[in-house]
Amino acid sequence: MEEEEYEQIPQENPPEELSQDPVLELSGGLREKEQKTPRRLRLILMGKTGSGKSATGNSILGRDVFESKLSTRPVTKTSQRRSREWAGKELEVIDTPNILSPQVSPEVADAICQAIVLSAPGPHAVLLVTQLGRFTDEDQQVVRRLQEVFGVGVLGHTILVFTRKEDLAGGSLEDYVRETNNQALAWLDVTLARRHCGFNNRAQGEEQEAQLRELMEKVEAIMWENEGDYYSNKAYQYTQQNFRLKELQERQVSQGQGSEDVPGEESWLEGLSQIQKESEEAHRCLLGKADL
Ligand SMILES: Nc1nc2c(ncn2[C@@H]2O[C@H](COP(=O)(O)OP(=O)(O)OP(=O)(O)O)[C@@H](O)[C@H]2O)c(=O)[nH]1
Repeated sequence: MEEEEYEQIPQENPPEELSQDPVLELSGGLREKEQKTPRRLRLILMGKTGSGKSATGNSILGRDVFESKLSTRPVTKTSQRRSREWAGKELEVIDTPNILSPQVSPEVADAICQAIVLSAPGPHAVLLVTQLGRFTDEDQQVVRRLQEVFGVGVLGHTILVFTRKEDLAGGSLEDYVRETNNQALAWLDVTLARRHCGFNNRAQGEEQEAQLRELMEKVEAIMWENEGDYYSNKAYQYTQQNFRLKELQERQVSQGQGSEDVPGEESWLEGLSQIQKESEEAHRCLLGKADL
């Protein structure tokens, strides 16, 4: 995996078990890594049309950048990425159209590729957006498709985000989720290790900030679980390889063929044809015809 910029997170209360675990004591590297979190965090929004993905993106960014409105038709047509500084971190937010619809078409496959390119080398967290009280069959299909397209492991980086939190009218989201009689929602919440949070996307000021803090606690929990690594799969790896090949190609053009710093033309072409072969496989993966 590509090297990322990390920062030390000061631990107010370092867990006792860590210092008493001889394996962790001996493997100082592991212990050090557990205390790190990337400075740049990529958060990708996914969910069915109209669930509130763009509105949630705007709440995270603290400004209205993604188009968000009530509509009978999909509002977001292409994925977009915007970022902000927050608590010493750079949050990169990627808004997507519903790339997880069950209708698989070349357009949807292209939209998936675009979302992958914008979130490459991989998202630290997937924000699965659903409207409070409306977890329907369509949401279940989105969850299934998320696993088919991105791989089952993506659930380890997923947070369930409920929009229209104000509909709780001051009630507890925890109680709502624990007491739901929607079996599919209950299953998903347990599968996601109860990583859920709520957004009232009409909120401003301190209420908006508090919602973001709560979300970022869940992101931190994912980083802790995954030792600071972002989620990756073959499609992301191919995308990275393609980026690198493009860089190499540009360097080759600027430095002239046969430069000592870059592989010769033969090995480059060999690499390119290999990636093209693999990309075809990745494309089949994206269309759900092969396993990632
Ligand atoms: N009251 C309230 N309305 C919300 C909330 N979140 C989203 N909405 C509204 O729900 C509608 C749809 O929100 P969008 O952000 O456009 O939804 P989306 O998932 O991005 O939709 P597509 O781009 O079409 O896929 C808009 O009218 C939003 O203002 C919320 O927390 N509270």
